[in-house]
Amino acid sequence: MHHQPHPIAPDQVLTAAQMRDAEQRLMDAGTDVHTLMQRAGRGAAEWVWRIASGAPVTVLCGPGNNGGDGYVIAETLRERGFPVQLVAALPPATDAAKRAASLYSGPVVDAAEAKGTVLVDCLFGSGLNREVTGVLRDMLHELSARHHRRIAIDLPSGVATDSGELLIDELPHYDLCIALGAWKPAHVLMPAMAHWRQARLVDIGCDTEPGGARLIGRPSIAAPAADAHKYRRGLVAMVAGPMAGAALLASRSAALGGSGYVKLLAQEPLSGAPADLVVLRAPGAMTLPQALSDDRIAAVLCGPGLGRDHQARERMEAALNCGHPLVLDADALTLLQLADRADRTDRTGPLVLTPHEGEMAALEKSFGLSGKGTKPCRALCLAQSAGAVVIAKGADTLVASPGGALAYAPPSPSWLSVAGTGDVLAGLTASRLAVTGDPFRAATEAVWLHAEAARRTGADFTAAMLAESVRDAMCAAL
Ligand SMILES: NC(=O)C1=CN([C@@H]2O[C@H](COP(=O)(O)OP(=O)(O)OC[C@H]3O[C@@H](n4cnc5c(N)ncnc54)[C@H](OP(=O)(O)O)[C@@H]3O)[C@@H](O)[C@H]2O)[C@H](O)CC1
Ligand SMILES: [K+]
Repeated sequence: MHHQPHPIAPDQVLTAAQMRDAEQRLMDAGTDVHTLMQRAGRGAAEWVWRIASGAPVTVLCGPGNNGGDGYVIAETLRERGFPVQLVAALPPATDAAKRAASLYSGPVVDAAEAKGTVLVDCLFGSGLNREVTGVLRDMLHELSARHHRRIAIDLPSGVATDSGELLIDELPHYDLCIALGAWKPAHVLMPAMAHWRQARLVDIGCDTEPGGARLIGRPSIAAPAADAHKYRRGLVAMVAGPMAGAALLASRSAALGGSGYVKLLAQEPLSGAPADLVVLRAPGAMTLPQALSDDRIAAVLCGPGLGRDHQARERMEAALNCGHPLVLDADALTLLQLADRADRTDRTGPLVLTPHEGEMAALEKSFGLSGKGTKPCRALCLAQSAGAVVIAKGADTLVASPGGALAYAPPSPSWLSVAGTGDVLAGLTASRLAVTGDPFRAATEAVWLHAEAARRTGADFTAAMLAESVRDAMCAAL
């Protein structure tokens, strides 16, 4: 199907190749690289101007178009009367960079002499294709150390655009990273994204195809319909194992995440369940498969507190075979690797998997995948093989669908790195799945609500406190 190109949206994430395509489109339509470089450089200079507020600026330029942007930034600041000097690590090598260099009329100094308050790093951008070593690496380190503040243009020089991997020893830390034209995967992937405090996007007027990878934004959650009742709002069945705490946490966030009814299917007698949670022993009066055959169930969650013994495996298989939309988390992901291939692939209903890095690697192995490539590519691959939406968790959580949709979580509070927060995310995912019936939408909504709940809980917290904040996060999305 042929799509009309459209302007790159502020929540789109483009790979280096997609960005080159976008530039090429503009050039085919008659805009030259010089014009694009002027837009990029002048846009970035606005931010540098604000940060430096009159203090001396050093611009470090490499040989490519990232360096070219640097000449434009330096000239823009010079025209405004800013004290600026430029270090040419290598001479400009592209036509656009040569032209930008010829238009710069300020001082060019040796790296050894350069000192100032703000360093603007234009050594390499999306064209970095190997490790930064030797003189260039030393130059970046020394100049970084000699300036109080550092600004990276497009990306810090030493970051691989599509993977977020570091291609330099000891990449400096930056105050600001200014993305040009579009966000790239490295802007939302670790370890790169731990290397700046803030990131900003400068539009340079490129078009791209609609669709493609996105940042996860605030969802728009509708209030229940006027004629809603508890079943119509979504019944979540939580298949619990011997560790009740995790199941209770997940149930609590499922209850606060918009579903109308959460039923905890307990394996063992449960003490300390809150009064507003329905607990059913299964097996008890009913076996677990019988309890799961209730066709009012809108989503099943299995994994938090499940354990990994033979009973856990039977419970996971009951969940896998019940046919309802399903979220598998934690221990259930480990058990999924052992499940019969037929059990795993016979499912037709929506399935969401929530692996962290270790679980992801193990799942890849059991699905016969290489585990090589960038995190987004690996998640897409696993999603396709498993026929599941994958929430690839971490400090750089992303969501991939079997059909190729990809959504990145914007940076979330590092306070989330505490035990039990995964159970809260799993509960939220099941809740949104019960309400929406759409696994990709449910996963992205849950990821956003989870991070928002963390922001609203403030600094150091426990998972139980996070679960309570799901209520505030829901209010923020109504
Ligand atoms: N996004 C846009 O639409 C625009 C972006 N612009 C800016 O352009 C850069 C990308 O520019 P590009 O010229 O493709 O690449 P770089 O400037 O990042 O660097 C390429 C040159 O660097 C050499 N290289 C690469 N890695 C190393 C290394 N580790 N050590 C030494 N040299 C390296 C490479 O040389 P080769 O030997 O591989 O040929 C290139 O010479 C983008 O990031 C934006 O900042 C434009 O302003 C236009 C609009
Ligand atoms: K750079």
